[in-house]
Amino acid sequence: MNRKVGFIGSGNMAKAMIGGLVESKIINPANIFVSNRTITKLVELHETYGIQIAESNVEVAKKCDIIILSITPDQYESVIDEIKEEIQEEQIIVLIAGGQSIAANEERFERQVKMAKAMPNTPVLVGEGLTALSFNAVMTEEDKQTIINLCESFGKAEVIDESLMDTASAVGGSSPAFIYMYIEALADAAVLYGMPREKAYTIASQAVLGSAKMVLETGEHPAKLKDDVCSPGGTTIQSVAALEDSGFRSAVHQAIHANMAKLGEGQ
Ligand SMILES: NC(=O)C1=CN([C@@H]2O[C@H](COP(=O)(O)OP(=O)(O)OC[C@H]3O[C@@H](n4cnc5c(N)ncnc54)[C@H](OP(=O)(O)O)[C@@H]3O)[C@@H](O)[C@H]2O)C=CC1
Ligand SMILES: O=C(O)[C@@H]1CCC=N1
Repeated sequence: MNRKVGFIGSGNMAKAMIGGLVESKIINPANIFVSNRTITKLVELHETYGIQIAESNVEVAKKCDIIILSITPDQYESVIDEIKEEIQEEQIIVLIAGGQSIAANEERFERQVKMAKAMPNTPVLVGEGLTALSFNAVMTEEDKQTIINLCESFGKAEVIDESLMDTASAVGGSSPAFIYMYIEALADAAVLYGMPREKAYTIASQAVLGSAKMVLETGEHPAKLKDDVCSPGGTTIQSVAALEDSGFRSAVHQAIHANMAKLGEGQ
């Protein structure tokens, strides 16, 4: 890709995206420009990935074809205020903040600019990310394909109706946190039964990875795949019954309800 890609804000999500992009080789790191409130953070990113340090948010806005707003939602208003005069017709703004809509941010620019809403997750760092995408009306088919290609370089990209973006944020953007909790809990239980911790993480993580792959690659219903593990009168069904008794499914639903409620507040 010959475009220049900029990140305003270099926190956890930006770092994962930068790592994924550089690793995929879709872009030369010399064409990635990054700004951050705390400049010292950028030195580490430059040393690790060879990206360009931008002295200011405005420098990113002036130099880049695609500008990813990877700041927290509360910073959107002031950062857009800072850069809006610099944005030209052909540049693309990418919103990644939970709860930030295209319409509300078009208003902040006070004119129509090319805009995509993207909801990535941190596994982009290892090329296994999921990025949900929506586009505004002035994005051309070529612009859309450019953003899709960028996101497919570090995982899967799913174009969805923007009305589903909050759901994608909860179930795709936030869920890695819940999955790490699950892996940690499985591993703690293994340690309780005497397994060395590193082995426990490997076994629990590979079980999660393999199960996800089974859902994606066999096309079978998750319930059928679960049933196939439960031998009649065996051990797994005992655990499944214990999980049902403990409200496992309901706990997951509660987690998504809490997430959606926070997104609904505009964060
Ligand atoms: N973490 C995740 O898994 C995901 C996050 N997102 C979205 O990504 C965005 C960033 O989240 P995350 O990376 O987790 O948060 P972080 O707090 O890790 O990163 C935010 C970064 O923005 C910088 N920053 C704050 N204000 C400014 C400013 N005015 N100008 C320039 N830089 C600024 C901060 O700098 P400083 O070093 O000074 O703190 C910090 O490095 C959020 O909008 C979030 O909703 C979306 C999907 C998944
Ligand atoms: O915690 C957050 O607000 C962001 C949005 C999705 C994942 N992390």
